[in-house]
Amino acid sequence: MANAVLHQTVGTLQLHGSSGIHFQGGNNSVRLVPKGFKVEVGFCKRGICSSGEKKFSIIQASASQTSVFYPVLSPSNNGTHESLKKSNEAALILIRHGESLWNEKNLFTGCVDVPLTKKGVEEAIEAGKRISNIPVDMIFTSALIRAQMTAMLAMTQQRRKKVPIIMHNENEQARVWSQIHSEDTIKQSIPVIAAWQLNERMYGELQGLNKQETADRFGKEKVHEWRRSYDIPPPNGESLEMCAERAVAYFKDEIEPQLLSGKNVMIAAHGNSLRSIIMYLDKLTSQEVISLELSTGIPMLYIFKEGKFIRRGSPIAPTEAGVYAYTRKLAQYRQKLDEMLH
Ligand SMILES: O=C(O)[C@@H](CO)OP(=O)(O)O
Repeated sequence: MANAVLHQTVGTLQLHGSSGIHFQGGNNSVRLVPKGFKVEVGFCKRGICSSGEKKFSIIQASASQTSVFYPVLSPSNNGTHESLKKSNEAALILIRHGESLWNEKNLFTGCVDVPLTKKGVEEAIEAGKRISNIPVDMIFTSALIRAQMTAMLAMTQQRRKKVPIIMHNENEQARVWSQIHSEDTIKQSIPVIAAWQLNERMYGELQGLNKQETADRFGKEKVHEWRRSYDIPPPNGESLEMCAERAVAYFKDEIEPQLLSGKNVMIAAHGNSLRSIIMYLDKLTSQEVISLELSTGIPMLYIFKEGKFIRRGSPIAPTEAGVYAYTRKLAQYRQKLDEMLH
């Protein structure tokens, strides 16, 4: 039986034994941690840790030991990449999915799970080309296929030929059945986490309705209010504020810790879930966010450095020269990659 030891109420948890442990964080996510890894229990305000029959309460944690949240996240041994990590900065790429079949038909989509059009597929591949030199370590997508297709298609263009792999942590069987049994293969993988919290804002009774016909019926102003106001929800749907509550909480709990540990992260999500995350990153007011519009399939780059997000690409218009505005470290990485490949 596994034997987990919690050092005081704040600290690291180290596993000795033959099986993994489960760590349950403040947002109820459960992760399997393999034997032999120390677990940093930072970023969890409150949680339960269990190993066999033992259970531990974690009150507050911010230990500084080796952090291995997911085994497949181990950084590559590529020296260039390592130096990027040591610089204590990380890249964050946000991509709104490419055009979907309902974007094309001008229908309110929300949480309806609609795939990309051919144009959307092309947009995703184009987006992938623009970020092909940024070594993505980890991908978060919504639970919806249009975001997942976008992420996967974009990754076909990465110069570093790692394979994006969707993590299946929904239950123990899914976890065990999708396990990878080669350390080398794990190193050549990019974990992809699909989270409903990043889904598009739930559009309630507007889902499936034509946007133009709805404006004709209820008036342009009313429909604009439903679509772009901060705190007025569409009938039985989510306001941007409600969408932000879950999307930003997920970003803070699950994504920021990965950036803090130096991982380059890509998020493929939706117009409104990304608007709410950008509102948080850029400290926009509820008035400012009203005029924030995101194009489909345009990657936006942020650099996370010393706890701050520095925007490098424009979220407003498709003039994102900024996506190529590498920091010095990213530029060095790109140069070394060029030297290695030519
Ligand atoms: O229909 C939707 O789900 C969204 C995004 O396409 O529309 P809107 O532009 O109104 O936020």
